[in-house]
Amino acid sequence: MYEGEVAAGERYRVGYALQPKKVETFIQPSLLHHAKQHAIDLVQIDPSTPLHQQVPFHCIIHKLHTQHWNKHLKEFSSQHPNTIIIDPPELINRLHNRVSMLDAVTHLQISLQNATVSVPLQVVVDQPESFHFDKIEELGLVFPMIAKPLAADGTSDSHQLCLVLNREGLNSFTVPTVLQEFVNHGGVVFKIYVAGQHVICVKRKSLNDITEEKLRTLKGALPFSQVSNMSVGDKDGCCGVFENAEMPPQSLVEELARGLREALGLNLFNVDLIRDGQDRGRYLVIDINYFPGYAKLPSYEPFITNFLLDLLRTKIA
Ligand SMILES: Nc1ncnc2c1ncn2[C@@H]1O[C@H](COP(=O)(O)OP(=O)(O)OP(=O)(O)O)[C@@H](O)[C@H]1O
Ligand SMILES: O=P(O)(O)O[C@H]1[C@H](OP(=O)(O)O)[C@@H](OP(=O)(O)O)[C@@H](O)[C@@H](O)[C@@H]1OP(=O)(O)O
Ligand SMILES: [Mg+2]
Ligand SMILES: [Mg+2]
Repeated sequence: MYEGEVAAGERYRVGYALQPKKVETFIQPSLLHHAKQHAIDLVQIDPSTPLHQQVPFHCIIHKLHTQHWNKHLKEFSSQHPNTIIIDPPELINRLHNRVSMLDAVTHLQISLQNATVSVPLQVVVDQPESFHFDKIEELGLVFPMIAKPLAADGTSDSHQLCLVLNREGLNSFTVPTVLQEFVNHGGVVFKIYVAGQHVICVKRKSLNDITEEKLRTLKGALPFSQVSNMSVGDKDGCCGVFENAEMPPQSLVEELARGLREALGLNLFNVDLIRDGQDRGRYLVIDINYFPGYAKLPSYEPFITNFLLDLLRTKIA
């Protein structure tokens, strides 16, 4: 029997290579147990030991950011073509830049049930001295804007964002940065979690709307970080608004997930989607994350296990 093949009654070995913090949150005993009951043994990979010394693997899942790991994985994959690699590092890289991540959405052209999906207007600021306010105005960008580090590479710096409220605030961020249109969306972000063909959409707390009045009183820039990880009660007011926020149509969620999965060539990611408060048919993708926090989902254990089973049964059969 060649590596990768499984006979009736045998088990699948799935290796995972993750940072210690991710192992703690994602590899819960409940996931290990559920997978085990469905013939999958999740096995921790030591990235500092050659992979060929840790075989066999039917599949490898991973989220490590070093070039060394990517090289290691590529070499292993060429020598063990029957091991399924989820996902190829060169395709994951596209999500490590806030321009290329959203490019995939721009090409999708999703329009369903009177709703459209697009991305906010944005411009890259790469050198402070070349940065002219006129360039922003020409593009039609107006205050408030949101400044996001161009790199979305998993570092805590890459999550240091700021609201830019007026011209003064344009001096408050380091380059390279993406300056993005801030769209009022009622303080709710929809997070669409994708694992192959499996898709779940949940809502989370987001930044509150910036009213005309707030914009008149606030000046400069307001830094913030990872707001959607806050619990609903952490931000000012509007709990009822959050509870009552209508979910996007399921057909839109599924079409967006399918389209992005194909366009990106990836299996494990989530999409942050907001709905324009002024135009309820206008949805915008603001962020795409590789291998997000699936453990925050209800019943993430069958979600992940079923994804792995689909993959292993299809590719190995
Ligand atoms: N264009 C926008 N208009 C309005 N609000 C936005 C916009 N972009 C981002 N936000 C708000 O800022 C939050 C963080 O933005 P974003 O998701 O891009 O950052 P991130 O650091 O990549 O987050 P994550 O932890 O999801 O990776 C969003 O959840 C949303 O509340
Ligand atoms: O995987 P990491 O630990 O690094 O953290 C990811 C985090 O998942 P966690 O909940 O497991 O922390 C994700 O949360 P949700 O979107 O699911 O809310 C999201 O914030 C990603 O952007 C983070 O990835 P990064 O952008 O930093 O690479
Ligand atoms: Mg986000
Ligand atoms: Mg992100």
